[in-house]
Amino acid sequence: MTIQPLRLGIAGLGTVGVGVVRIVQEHAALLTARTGRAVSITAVSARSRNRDRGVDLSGYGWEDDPVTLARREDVDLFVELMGGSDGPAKAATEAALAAGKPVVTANKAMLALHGQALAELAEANDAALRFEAAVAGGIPVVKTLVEGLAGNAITRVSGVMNGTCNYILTRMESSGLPYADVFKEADALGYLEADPNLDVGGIDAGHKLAILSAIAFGTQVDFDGVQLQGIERVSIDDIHRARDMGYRIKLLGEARITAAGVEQSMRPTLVPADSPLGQLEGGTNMVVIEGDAVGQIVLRGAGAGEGPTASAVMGDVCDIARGFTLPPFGQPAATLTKPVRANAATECAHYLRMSLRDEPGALARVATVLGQSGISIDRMRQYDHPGDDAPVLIVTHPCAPSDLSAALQGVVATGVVNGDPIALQIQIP
Ligand SMILES: NC(=O)C1=CN([C@@H]2O[C@H](COP(=O)(O)OP(=O)(O)OC[C@H]3O[C@@H](n4cnc5c(N)ncnc54)[C@H](OP(=O)(O)O)[C@@H]3O)[C@@H](O)[C@H]2O)C=CC1
Ligand SMILES: N[C@@H](CCO)C(=O)O
Repeated sequence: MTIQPLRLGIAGLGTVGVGVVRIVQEHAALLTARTGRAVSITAVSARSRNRDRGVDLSGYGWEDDPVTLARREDVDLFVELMGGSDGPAKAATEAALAAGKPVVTANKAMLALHGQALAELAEANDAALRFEAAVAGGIPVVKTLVEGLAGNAITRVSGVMNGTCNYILTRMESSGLPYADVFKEADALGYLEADPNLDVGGIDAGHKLAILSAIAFGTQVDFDGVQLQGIERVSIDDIHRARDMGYRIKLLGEARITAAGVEQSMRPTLVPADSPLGQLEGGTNMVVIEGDAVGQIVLRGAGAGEGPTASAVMGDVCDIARGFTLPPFGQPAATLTKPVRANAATECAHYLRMSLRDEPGALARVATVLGQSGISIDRMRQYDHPGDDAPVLIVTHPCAPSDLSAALQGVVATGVVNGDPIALQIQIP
């Protein structure tokens, strides 16, 4: 019996789409050997038909409308690489799934906001929906959770999931340049998303964390439940002071399940400088998974870029070519529970930076308010200063983030603080 080729329709011919075309063209024999059937491209779609994309597209059909591409009879698998949580990406994905066709996508925004509905649609139509490339680029973290760790109760997933922010933070440290200068550098290098707030505001990484959290804990994707804080207010002084105490600052995602429910946060966090996360440089990603049977697993690799992201897309394509079928989030969508949000529940130490009016009793008033709020000070230091603003650094003993927020309101109300204090969590071991 002749095994039919798997015929792809690819919507989106940007960084990732071109990478996928390249792999299909360059590794045809390897893909056939590994999956037992040829993988071919029937037709493609993008906004601009005539743009030279550096790959030969002449043998493929063209569709202006990705929904039409998704519905073509001669497309067996729809590959969505346009991006955007709604609009054409969602419409075309829904069209393919409704027609019973498998979909592979790298679109974390779409999955973070519509993952549950899309998983239900996929399962109702007996169609696969795969998204390895949506989280941490080339790192096979979805596969690790769904397959390799299927026998574990996962207790915690953490990590650095936005390469741009890690580049900015490590570059600030190595160059001594302030945030604004390094942000401009990252922009010039083409690292930032079209809307840079998706990166530096922690939203892109929050999308990824919400997807992993759902798989890890068997819950419906809950992006709105992720506590988000971006890196915009991290100063070069914070980076230097953290380093002096043996820490580095990372945009760290943390998802954990406790008796109270699911905690999800994405925020700048101090991590020990000598830990694997502390040593992560540049645009690299790292995901740390903890399971009851396996213990801790650390995955590290390129979180973005043409080759790494296309590699993840092709892993999914190959699974579909092999006939593997798994529910999108590792268990049937109907069994995914609504997560109980338990944010700000787990106690941790905090780094506080504030600028005080340089007058008698100012520091004492801050210490008193913290003490009255039940926040215990571990370390405290006031730095040299030329003018009337006295920079003060405080490290607290572990306390609930919600208690600290309330205490900081009291600190501001004393009137001795200039501007808003900065509060960063120190990673829970
Ligand atoms: N770049 C990366 O490193 C990573 C990207 N991703 C995700 O992969 C997806 C693709 O990203 P990336 O390749 O960087 O994006 P690009 O912006 O480089 O490419 C987007 C592509 O989609 C096409 N497109 C946009 N709107 C439409 C439309 N309405 N109809 C048809 N085609 C359309 C564009 O067409 P045209 O070229 O004509 O403008 C372009 O070819 C996104 O979901 C992104 O979040 C995930 C991990 C890493
Ligand atoms: N903007 C993202 C791209 C990959 O998802 C990053 O910097 O990690």
